Amino acid sequence: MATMAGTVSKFCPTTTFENIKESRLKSLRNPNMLQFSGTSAMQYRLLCTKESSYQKLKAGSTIYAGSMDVERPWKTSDARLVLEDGSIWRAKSFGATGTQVGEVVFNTSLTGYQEILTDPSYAGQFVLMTNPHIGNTGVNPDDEESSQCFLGGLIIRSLSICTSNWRCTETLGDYLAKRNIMGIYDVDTRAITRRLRQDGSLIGVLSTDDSRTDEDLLEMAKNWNIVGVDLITGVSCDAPYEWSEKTDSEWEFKRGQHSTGEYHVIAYDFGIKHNILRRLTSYGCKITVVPSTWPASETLKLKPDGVLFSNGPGDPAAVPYAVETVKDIIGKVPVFGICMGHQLIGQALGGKTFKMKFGHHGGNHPVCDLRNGRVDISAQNHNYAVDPASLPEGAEVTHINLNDNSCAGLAFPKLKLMSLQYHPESSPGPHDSDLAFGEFIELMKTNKV
Ligand SMILES: NC(=O)CC[C@H](N)C(=O)O
Repeated sequence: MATMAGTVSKFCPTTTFENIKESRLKSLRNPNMLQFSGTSAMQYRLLCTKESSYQKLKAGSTIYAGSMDVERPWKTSDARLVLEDGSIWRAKSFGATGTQVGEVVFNTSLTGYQEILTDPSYAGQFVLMTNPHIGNTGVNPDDEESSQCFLGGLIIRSLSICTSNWRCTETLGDYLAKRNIMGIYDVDTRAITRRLRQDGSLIGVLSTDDSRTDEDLLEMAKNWNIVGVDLITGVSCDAPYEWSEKTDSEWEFKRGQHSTGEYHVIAYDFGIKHNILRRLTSYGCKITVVPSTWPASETLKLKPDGVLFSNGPGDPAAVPYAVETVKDIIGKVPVFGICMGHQLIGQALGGKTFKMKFGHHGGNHPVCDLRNGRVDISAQNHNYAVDPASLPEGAEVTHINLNDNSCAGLAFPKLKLMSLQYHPESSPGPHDSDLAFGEFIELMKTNKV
């Protein structure tokens, strides 16, 4: 057996129901060979067990069919990850092919790989998922955190050979291939993670190109650097735009609490995640998103109620122009910084940022609010941190990461400023810290009266 309608050369070809000939369908009635996306499990069972019941499938449903010569999971290694420490990891490729360099970081989230893939803060990095089984829910159009995948590549232990989720519209492999993002699987992610924890983040090269020697790839890894590079310009928007989408009512967990358009917030896009915008809108903000290079004077001219400095990729010390913008705005209007925004605020106050050993990436980081002792489990994604000892008088460390006591939040009440090193918008991750958006609203409210 090789195909259902059309020419199919690889595992998981897609076709649509209308294209499938009845005779073909009967001959393919084998649960191991068929899998449906956009249809329910019940429909799947009906199709597999009852004559003609495939007619109950909605026209246009996508059907994936496997050929007998499936590539996975018996495919042999066709990719290498070469780390700058000289170690070589053989793996199987999925998604795009080619050669790509980046910094390897590990993420401990159990769910939410699509949100992670579309978080622009991962530009220049390979994300290694410590959760071993990835791809089982496929991807869908609603879980995108930005318009693109900016990360360098994805490293996983086991790639699910099927998808099972009512929202799934595409397999992870097809999605990554379309976006030209490389992925590897069947690699010892535990061993790589332990190495990163021991030795710190490492630069690596992913390659499916047999013509390149291990030495070539090692040289490439050694000659590449992510420190001191401005990665924000590559991910920020080109021109200002308005944002008005709230958290979808199906997913809203704080129903009926918020009003609309009460506060005008200018959000600096250093690589902003959509859920920051959705949460602020749900909390009653009208948002204008502006590019990273948008002048502070233009922002102040608009007389916003508050300014948000977003998350973003790379080294905060490599973007002095953004620090200057933050400097020109703080003290004049209430501000909220998230992740990169927090680090830029730290620098704008005269403090220093430093690169951590392997950073924090995942949805299970405990942070303590030192003002009241409350502990949140938070979503995090950063490699740099603010050195609290370098901050001027008046700046308070409001939150610490309980894993290593690093600075996780700042406030400067006189300047109406608050910032968090982690992600109160989560997506993916727990919602504990959503309260921070409410705090920002309070900051704007007290400034208004
Ligand atoms: N999520 C972010 O904003 C990341 C911040 C910064 N680029 C870091 O890696 O520390």
